[in-house]
Amino acid sequence: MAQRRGPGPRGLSRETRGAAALMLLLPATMVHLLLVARSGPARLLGPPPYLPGLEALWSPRALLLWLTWLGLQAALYLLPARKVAEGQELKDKSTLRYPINGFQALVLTALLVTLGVLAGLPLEELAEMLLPLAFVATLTAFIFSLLLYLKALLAPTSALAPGGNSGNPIYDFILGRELNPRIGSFDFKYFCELRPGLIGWVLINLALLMKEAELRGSPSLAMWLVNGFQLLYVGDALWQEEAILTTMDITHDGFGFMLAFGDLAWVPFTYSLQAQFLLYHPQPLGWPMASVICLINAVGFYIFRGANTQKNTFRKNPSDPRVADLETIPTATGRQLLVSGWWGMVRHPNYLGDLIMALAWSLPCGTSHLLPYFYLLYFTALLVHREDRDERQCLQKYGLAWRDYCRRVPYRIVPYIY
Ligand SMILES: NC(=O)C1=CN([C@@H]2O[C@H](COP(=O)(O)OP(=O)(O)OC[C@H]3O[C@@H](n4cnc5c(N)ncnc54)[C@H](OP(=O)(O)O)[C@@H]3O)[C@@H](O)[C@H]2O)C=CC1
Ligand SMILES: CC(C)CCC[C@@H](C)[C@H]1CC=C2C3=C(CC[C@@]21C)[C@@]1(C)CC[C@H](O)C[C@@H]1CC3
Repeated sequence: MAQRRGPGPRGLSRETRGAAALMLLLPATMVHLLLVARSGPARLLGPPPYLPGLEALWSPRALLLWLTWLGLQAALYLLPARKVAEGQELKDKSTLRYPINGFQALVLTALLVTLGVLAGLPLEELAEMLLPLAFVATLTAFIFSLLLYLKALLAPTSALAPGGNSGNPIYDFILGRELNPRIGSFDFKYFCELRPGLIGWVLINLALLMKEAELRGSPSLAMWLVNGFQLLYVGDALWQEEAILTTMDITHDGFGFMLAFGDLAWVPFTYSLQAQFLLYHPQPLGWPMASVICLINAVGFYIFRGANTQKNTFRKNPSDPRVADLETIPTATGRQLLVSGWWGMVRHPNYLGDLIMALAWSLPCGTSHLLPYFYLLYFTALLVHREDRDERQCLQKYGLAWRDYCRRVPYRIVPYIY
């Protein structure tokens, strides 16, 4: 996500123009991907097969379905939680409380969907409704961010995010002004980051798998792999829900159009691209190759989970026996930096694991098309940018200790390469 650098009016207008262009470019890219995935040539870089008119984008049924989905996820969010976690300390020294019931929401959604399908709910029809659904999700994200922008006008200064308060309305609308917009205990950013989009992504995958079974008698091995890998990723994110409370998105970024669109539209409709591609372009995949791909995903997941768990355990309790033996660097803030274990290999081992998994999600789609590799390309760019942003924040936070860490662990994401 873009971040304002330098206060000069010329710089601001250039960045504002860039941010505004992104606001148009991202939804256009999403629509392009949805159209291309179902077209014969499936060319990522070519023109879209046709330009959809309003009749292809707008559907009251899709709107109703989408609002029902948001309502269901909001209701599940409000159910009693197994735990209530405290977030990081805020500027005014207070902390917010968050329900830890995301995994419960996933299980209950799965139960409801299973009951619905057994009762005759045609889930596979979702496969034909992706375009209008993506359109209403984008519209919702737009209206929602507008309301959030207006709500932030009434918020106290201590509730504002560091990034989205330049005074330029377009820029602030996109980055988001308020850090943790809430009504009562309902936290909009936390809700959107993990629930409707992430659970919606695996539901769309499932609908595409069922559609494939309807068209071809049974789902292909490639479709099973993509569904299985991505379900593991989403299930893991929800199981480890508390870990999200220390991410930049929650602790640093405002909740504006970029994140609302990312959470509600971009994740479910572009992260399901491999399954969309496979529905219209079946790929032969034998067990030997499938086993290699499973191994790649397992390696990626092992690194991703190992690194994230190591850091989270260490941040919660540095004397925990699982991390107590790791080498650390003290910092002036009183916090320490891990310099052995996963975090001694590269400075972002969790990104490395995530990227290896992204590769494993594309490989079942074969190598005849670039389109299913879009996620890997986009994700590499996102993580390189995110890593750069995190490094700048860590340098500011930890100063010399961070420089020492960079000297001792010179590679950022990929050992000996980057
Ligand atoms: N699928 C997707 O679209 C996306 C997935 N992700 C994934 O989400 C997860 C969270 O990512 P993200 O929030 O970006 O970043 P990280 O979980 O990597 O968190 C970065 C923070 O970790 C702490 N840290 C850094 N180095 C060390 C160290 N050596 N020892 C101890 N603490 C350290 C610092 O915070 P502090 O010191 O304050 O604790 C730093 O700001 C990742 O696994 C990522 O792959 C992220 C973005 C998008
Ligand atoms: C629309 C833009 C180009 C980019 C939007 C970015 C968002 C889609 C991502 C920003 C950080 C994210 C995280 C996750 C999903 C994607 C977004 C919302 C996870 C929830 C994915 C699962 C991981 O286990 C945790 C991630 C945290 C960050």
